[in-house]
Amino acid sequence: MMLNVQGLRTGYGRIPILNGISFAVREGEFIGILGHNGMGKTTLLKALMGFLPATGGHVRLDGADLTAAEPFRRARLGLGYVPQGREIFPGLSVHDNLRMGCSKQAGAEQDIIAEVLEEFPRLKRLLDRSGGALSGGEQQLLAIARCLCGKPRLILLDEPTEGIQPSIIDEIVEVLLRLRDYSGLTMILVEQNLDFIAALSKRILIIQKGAITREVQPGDLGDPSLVGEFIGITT
Ligand SMILES: Nc1ncnc2c1ncn2[C@@H]1O[C@H](COP(=O)(O)OP(=O)(O)OP(=O)(O)O)[C@@H](O)[C@H]1O
Repeated sequence: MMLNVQGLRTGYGRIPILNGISFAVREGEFIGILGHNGMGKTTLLKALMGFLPATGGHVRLDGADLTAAEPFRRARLGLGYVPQGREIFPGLSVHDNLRMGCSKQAGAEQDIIAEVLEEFPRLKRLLDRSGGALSGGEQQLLAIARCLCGKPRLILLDEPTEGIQPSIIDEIVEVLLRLRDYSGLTMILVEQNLDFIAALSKRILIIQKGAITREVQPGDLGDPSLVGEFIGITT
């Protein structure tokens, strides 16, 4: 297993949010984590990146225990993060946003950006525009592209469809499918958009109140009773 999470606990101050999360991800796998608002999806990704300290359990990457590792060390070992709300730099151009993502390999910056942009024709046309002047969907594409500039091996994606118009959601699906099928990248997607998560994930974990309660296959999400019972949202 590439990533092994065992009994992970964390929270904010003294408020526990993750109550012992366990799952494992194989290299090259695309897994979805589905849960509705407030179930702990963002908290889980922040804990995996080291932005929130674990209060219990373990996180192992390629067998190495990263439970107490600083975020920069996790990034150096290949963890990439596309945060909820994108967090691009609104005052910087698209090109400069991508340069910020390259900080690890300063020397090869232009080559890395050119290579990443091959997957993002829409961004190629927007390189001089400031990040803040992009649409939400374009910002999301930029956030994914910027993450790729850091040459991650495992990417954590936090609700990439949030607040984004359907036509560009389709484009995000296409980009992620190509990455899934041709790049060898490992990806963990947290979402509450059923169609999006089903289109991309090979298997789906359901998160409820800070715990993984069930694993389902993408096809199972067509069953409204299962969806209603385990996820608490209606299709
Ligand atoms: N900084 C914080 N301080 C205290 N509680 C927080 C903080 N951030 C989140 N929480 C709480 O932790 C719980 C889980 O939040 P989290 O953001 O992980 O959920 P989520 O599943 O990602 O939901 P959403 O889809 O709304 O982002 C919620 O009850 C939330 O109110």
